[in-house]
Amino acid sequence: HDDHLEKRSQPGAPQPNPVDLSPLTWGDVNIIHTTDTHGWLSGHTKEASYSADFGDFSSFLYHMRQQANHRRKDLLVVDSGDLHDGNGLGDASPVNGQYTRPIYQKINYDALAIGNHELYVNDVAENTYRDFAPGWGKRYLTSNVFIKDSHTNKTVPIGNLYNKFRLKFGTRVMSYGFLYNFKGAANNTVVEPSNFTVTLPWFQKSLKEDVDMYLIVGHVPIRWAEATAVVKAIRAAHPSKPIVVLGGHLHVRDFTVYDNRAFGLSSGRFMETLGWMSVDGIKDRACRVETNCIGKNLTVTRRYLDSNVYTYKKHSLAHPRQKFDTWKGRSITKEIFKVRKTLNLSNTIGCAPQDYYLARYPYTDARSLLNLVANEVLPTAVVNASRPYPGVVIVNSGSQRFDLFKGPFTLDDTYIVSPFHNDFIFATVPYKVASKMLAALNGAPFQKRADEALPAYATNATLTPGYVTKDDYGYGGDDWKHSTIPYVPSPNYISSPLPTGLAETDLVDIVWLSFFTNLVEPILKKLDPATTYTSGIYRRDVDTNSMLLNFVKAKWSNTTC
Ligand SMILES: O=c1ccn([C@@H]2O[C@H](COP(=O)(O)O)[C@@H](O)[C@H]2O)c(=O)[nH]1
Ligand SMILES: [Zn+2]
Ligand SMILES: [Zn+2]
Repeated sequence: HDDHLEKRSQPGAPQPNPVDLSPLTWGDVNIIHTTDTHGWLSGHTKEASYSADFGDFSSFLYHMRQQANHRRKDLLVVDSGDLHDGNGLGDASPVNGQYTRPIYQKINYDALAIGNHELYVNDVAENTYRDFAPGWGKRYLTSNVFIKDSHTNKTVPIGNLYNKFRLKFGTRVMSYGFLYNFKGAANNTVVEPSNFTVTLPWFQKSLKEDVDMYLIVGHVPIRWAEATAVVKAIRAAHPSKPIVVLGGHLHVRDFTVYDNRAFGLSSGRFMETLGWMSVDGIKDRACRVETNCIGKNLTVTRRYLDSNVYTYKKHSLAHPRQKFDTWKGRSITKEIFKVRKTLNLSNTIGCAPQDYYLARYPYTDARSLLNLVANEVLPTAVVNASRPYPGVVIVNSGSQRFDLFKGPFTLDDTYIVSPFHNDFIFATVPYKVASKMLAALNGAPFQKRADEALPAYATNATLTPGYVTKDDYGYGGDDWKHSTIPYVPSPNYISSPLPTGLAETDLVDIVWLSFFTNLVEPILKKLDPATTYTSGIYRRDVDTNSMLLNFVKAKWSNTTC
């Protein structure tokens, strides 16, 4: 399944009736949006609906730009960040992102924002600053994200604070790039709250430029205060200027209407979705006097495209027999294929006996990935049987990122399911303390906020499962009509089973991930104020990513698929 040039003709590849996809609506300005791609440049090798790779995406953009020229309409291509952590292509290399960064660079994005996954690790932040941002010139936008330059010791924006530019058919755009109020950034970086940034002289000065629209590229959920703060600041100065927010981070399809001339779009995750937005009315000459257009509607459409070659061809080609692959697109596909080979990403380590889903079933269900992790992976691959005490291992459920499908389990899958290299930390505590830790953690503030609920879903049993999105325009934004996939929330932390038959004072190793040590330490103090526990690394040979690899080697390697 690794031959990307052939995969489009695979059995099971999407073959809808052509009338199923209605043509896109074009406006004065049109936007193609990606977000939270997390290195999935190969596309989904196990899911035909999302099987387009970045070479295909490049070819698609070529044809869309041709179409825009033909229609004499402006087209913007935008990315909202989170390029790292999530796929072997970016994460299995000696330096994280060393092969994916140059491939991203081949896509002619007009504007990009930085994501939190560019900022967890000092080296990734430094490489983003040195090796990635410069290649984009003013298009890499970090209005509120800074780095301490290791050569000069000065704290500087990682990219550009803002960028004013003119599109081919005349639209003048003022663009910014905002990150949500991320608290876990590496210590060589600084994230400024957006409601403070918008008060700064440079931002206020930028609002005095004469432009036709504002583009906020954000690694920010479009409904969060960090996004609305920027919309409000622009609106305070410009009562009717069109504002578009292109957000991300929550990995959802969503669209919101801030007012009748300000809109936000969020385009999913993992190269499953290309967001499309058309905005008509921007060129209205009467609106050059802003007070003329207060309350006047812009005509805006949104569409969430499933990222496969069928979709790409259907929307971008002038006629169905036109050649789709461009020379550049094919060469990107070949490069991806080559990197996958170099990194042995398709090497099969074992055979998964069934599908395990991240969020389709309750975590107590045998089809749940979190159930597999809690009851099989942690006891097998993390608990250290040579320790004098039994171990109880707790992980954050957010450390598990994607479904695990029945059949060949590859090296790539270890990164797809959990790309992180968080260490396991432990303290030896009485059973009565260990037994209360999971509940205490699940009562602690969530790492993401409560308002991140997925949009509501509709049901339809006759269609193939996929996205069914409800947003501020209602249903109808999904390009492909799907039946809903159930979504069941799970606890924020899950644990291997507690040992049985112990007295309250018997000692136990309580084990957790370095990612949330800051939460565990105060809980230990609260549960047992009299004792100060020392913590250390539980095992040096296993982390979040390698635990699944070790489990598969131990339990699934002798089975054939
Ligand atoms: O080292 C890490 C870093 C992150 N996580 C998990 O990822 C999410 C954030 O991912 P987004 O793609 O930005 O939504 C974070 O909340 C953690 O759940 C991790 O487990 N370990
Ligand atoms: Zn993300
Ligand atoms: Zn994110």
